[in-house]
This record gives sequence, structure tokens and C-alpha cells, in this order.
Amino acid sequence: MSFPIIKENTASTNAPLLPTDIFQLSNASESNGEIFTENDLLEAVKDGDVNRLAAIIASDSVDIHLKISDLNNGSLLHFAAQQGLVGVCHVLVTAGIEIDLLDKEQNTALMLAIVANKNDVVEYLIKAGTTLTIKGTDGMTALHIAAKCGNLSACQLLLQAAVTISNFVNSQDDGGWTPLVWACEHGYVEVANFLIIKGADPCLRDVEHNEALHWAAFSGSSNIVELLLNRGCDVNTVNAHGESPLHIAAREDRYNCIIILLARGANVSLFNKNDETPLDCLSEEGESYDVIALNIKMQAITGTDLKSYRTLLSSDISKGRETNPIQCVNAVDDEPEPRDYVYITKNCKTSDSFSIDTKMNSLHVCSCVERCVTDECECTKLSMKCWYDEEGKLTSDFNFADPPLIFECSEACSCNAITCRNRVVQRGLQQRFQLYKTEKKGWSIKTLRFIPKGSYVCEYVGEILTDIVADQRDDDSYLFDLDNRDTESFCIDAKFYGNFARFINHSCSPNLHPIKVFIDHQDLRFPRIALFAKNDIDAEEELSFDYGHKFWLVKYKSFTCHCGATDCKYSEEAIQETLNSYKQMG
Ligand SMILES: C[S@@+](CC[C@H](N)C(=O)[O-])C[C@H]1O[C@@H](n2cnc3c(N)ncnc32)[C@H](O)[C@@H]1O
Repeated sequence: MSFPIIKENTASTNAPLLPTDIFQLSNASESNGEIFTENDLLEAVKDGDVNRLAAIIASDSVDIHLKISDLNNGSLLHFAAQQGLVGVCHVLVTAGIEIDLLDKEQNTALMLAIVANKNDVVEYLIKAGTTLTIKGTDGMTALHIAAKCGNLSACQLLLQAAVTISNFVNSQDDGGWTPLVWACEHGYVEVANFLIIKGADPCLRDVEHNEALHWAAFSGSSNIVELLLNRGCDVNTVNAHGESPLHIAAREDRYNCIIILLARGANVSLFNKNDETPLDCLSEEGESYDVIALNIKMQAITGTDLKSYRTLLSSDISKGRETNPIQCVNAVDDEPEPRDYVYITKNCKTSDSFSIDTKMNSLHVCSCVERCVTDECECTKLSMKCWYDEEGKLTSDFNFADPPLIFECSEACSCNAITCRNRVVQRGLQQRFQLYKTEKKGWSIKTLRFIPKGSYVCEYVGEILTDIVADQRDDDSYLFDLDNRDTESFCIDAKFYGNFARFINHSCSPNLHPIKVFIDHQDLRFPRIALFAKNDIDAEEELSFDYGHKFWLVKYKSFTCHCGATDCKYSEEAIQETLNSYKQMG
């Protein structure tokens, strides 16, 4: 046999896969009828003898797909990658060896090259088209592994190649750990810094609600603790056990981290769920004991009024249903966390009086091969065009005043769900939120992070009702009208079933706008209500949308608007004028 010509990876530059001085096949691909054994094959691979290897493969007398039992049943490519034999890798890949095969430990050849710090091979395998999103042991991608090993070059190569993979830098493994968390836990400050520059979210939580800061404190990496705090991480953030980074650093007696955490305002009076303060987590012999004890004394002398975290009523109102926990805080009065509803993350039905057409074969689907970026995508044609840019934000020409319906690609489409550009709402929440009590509007939701204009923020989720049933309900405060133009009309009621969006208040100058989106069905009577950022929203800003005049024309008799906008139409002062102008308009 002779070697097929290897295809250049279309995602990479036009540079050859291998510099010609590293590997030239000479006449090796021509077999002279010699018969070889598996041993010959293994020896040629071990010796890195690419010409002999090529001759053996060309003879067609040995199967190159053999498994090496001493290497966790890995392939020859696993071996060559681990040894850094880039020329051998090239011959094997050219000869058709499976590039993404997992060994018994669920490692690809790429992963072994990363661990062994063989970055020439890493670069080669990426260019040769290895799949970057494969998850191995414990759900870790190659990027998790690179971060865990502190292999900065591999992180750079991977992220450079993964530009079209949505949010690759923030992918989470089975424990909810991102690559950044792995870098923090192992104290690799350069890797952590690089990942953050590339968009790693330091506030993402793992399955126990730890943030990267908890793990940096755990490992005693004071420079990473500082880096994360400089990036806006909350020094007093608590995990599912009510533990702050200071609790964790104290338990591990991490003196340098403790100094930084205290200097940056860590609360020494915070109790975890076992009623322990950070000092209770440390033995008196611990190096850090005196520094925390001294801090407590100084605060007592100066009468420092620490923000008491008894205001933290819940570390997650969604009880693990959302990717990022949503804390509930009340610094206004003694009202407890609202619990008079069931937290759900998808719209639900509680009656059989109507049905939604969810039949797979009713869906208009696309036949795109990869990313749905051409005008030929049938789904984006349904929406008029793809309204999402490369970062998943609404394009700058999106008309918030008269928004189009958006049809995202679905399960039944043939595109790639990871790289497809026409999937945003279905990828779920990307931001971090907090439920907090306001002075005049009851509960409200704020974002804990900056949200750029056009970003998807959250969905208004609740119980789907007919308008007839909705009219019979006593409390209409949580109704969202679906505005159907046909005879049958429906709404979403988040009074009894809903997500955190039920707490988003009205503003006459809102920062969110509801957009109707279809994903898993295209029954036009039942759009999903996705709230997108109308403008840039700062961290700590209250979220709001416009409830519409129909709401206020009923409600002004009971209360007026406290949105505080300069052009508020429904405040006590403005309401009469607003009513008069509505009357004039008829
Ligand atoms: C969908 S709920 C929003 C969450 C609500 N604040 C709560 O505590 O559950 C709508 C209710 O919030 C209050 N609200 C929302 N926006 C308001 C505003 N701008 N001014 C005054 N009250 C508001 C009103 O009581 C309204 O009926």
C-alpha cells in the first residue's frame, strides 16, 4: 500500500503539519514485498524510525491498530504521543490510525502528550484534527488535564484551536471543576492567569458550590488568591457547607493566604453550617491561629461593624437545579427566604386542557454539516437570519423594539450541537445571580457579574395556562402574557411554579428585553420567553424588564412604580399624566 495524502486541518493555518526537516518519508512508502512482525512494528515505533515504520505499514503485513497492554491498552499513537515522537505520530495518523481512541484509563493520545509535556506532539495532533471536546477520566477534557499539569503551552495551543467551540474554556468536569479550578488547586498561577485572560469565569461553582477561590485557598496559593480577588471574586463567598475561603485556608493553616484574605476583608465572624467560625477550624498550635485571633481582637477594639452574614438566607434557592447557585440575601428586614413556589427550570403544564405539538417530525430542521453559519441553514431562515454572533450575543442590528421570533437548532438538526452558532438559549445560564430584598419592591434579582449588551440572561419559566384559567386566579402578579394572535391564548404563570426570573421586577428603563424563542418544538402558541440584555449591565445591578402598560393600568390602584427611572411612567407622581395620555389616545 502507499500512504494517502494527509488532509490539512481546515481549522488551522495553511502551514504544513510537519516541518519538512522533522520528517521526510523518502521512498519508504514503497513496499519491497518484505513480511514484518508486530515486534518489528513496535521496535520501529520505539526507535522513532519513521522510514522503517513507513516501510512496515506499506508492506500491509502487520495491523497498526494493535493495543499495547503495558500502556493501558493504548494504541501505537498513545505510545508515540507520550514519548514525544512527532514523526511517528504523523506516519501513524497518515496511515489511518484512530486519532481519538481512548485507552483503558480514558486518555486520548493528545491527553498523554499533554501530561508528558510533549508539546510538539500536542501541536501536531491538534493540527491533524484530534477532537478537543472529548472527555476522559472524571469528565476531564484535554484542557482540564493541561491546567492540572501546569502545561501552559498546551493550554495556549488548545485555546487557540478551540475558538469555535462555545465556552470551551469554562467546560466543567464531573465534579463541576473548570480548567481554572484545576490550575488553582495545583497552584499554577501562570496557567490560572492565562485562562482568566481567555475568558475563564472565576465565579463558576463546582458541585459543592466551591469557587476557584476556595480551591486556591485550599492549596495555599496566595498569588492565585490575590489574582482571583483582583478579578472581582467575592472574598466572603460561601460553598454548600457555608464555608468561605477563609474557613478553608484556616483548616489547611495556609498562613500567606489567610493574610491576603484578611487584608481583603474576609469576615472572621462568619459561621459555616456546623456553626464554626474560621478560627474554630484551626488548632491553637496552627501557624495562622494568632493572626486570625488578633484580627478578631482588633475588630472588637475598633468596633468594626462587620457585615453580618446572618443575612444570607440560602446558599442556593434553586437547590442545585441551576449550574450556578443563586444565593438569597435579606439585609432589609426579617422576612425569610420565599418558599411559596416550586423551583423549576423548564416550563410545565398542570392540566390536560390543551396540548403542545412536540412531535419530532413537526419540526423544521436544518441539514447543515457543522456550524449553521451560511444562509442555507433552514433554522436561521425561519428566524429571517441568524441573530447570534460568534460569542452568542444578539447581533448589533437586532431590533429590540420589534423583535423577530428566534428558531434555534434542535435535537433533530444535523449540525454539531457544540459548534453550531444557532444555539444560545438552550445552552442555559451563563451568568451569576442573587435574590435580594429591596426596600419598596419586595424581592428582586441582581447580576453578580458584568453582562454585555445582547447576551442571553435567563428564561422566564413557569406554568403554562390558558388565559381563561389565568383570569380565574387570585394573584396575577407573576403572569407573563404570551400574546397569541389566534383565538386561543396562553400565558406563563410563575406564581406556583417558576425559576428565579419570577423575582425580576419592572422598570420603565429596563435592562432586559423578552424575546420569543423556539427550541424543542415549534408550536407557535407556546414560545419560550428568553430575557436578553438590552444594554451593558454592570455587576451588582438590579435586573428588570418592562411589564407593559396593561399591568400598570390594573395595578396602579394598589401600588405605584418604584423603579426610580427618570422617565418613570407609573410612579405616584407620573401615573395621572400617563393615564390621561392613554385616555386621549383612546
Ligand atoms: C413578578 S413579581 C416580582 C417579584 C416580587 N418583587 C416579589 O417579591 O416576589 C411582581 C411584583 O413585584 C412588585 N414590583 C415589581 N416591580 C415593581 C416596581 N417597579 N415598583 C413597585 N413594585 C414592583 C409588585 O408587587 C409586583 O406585583
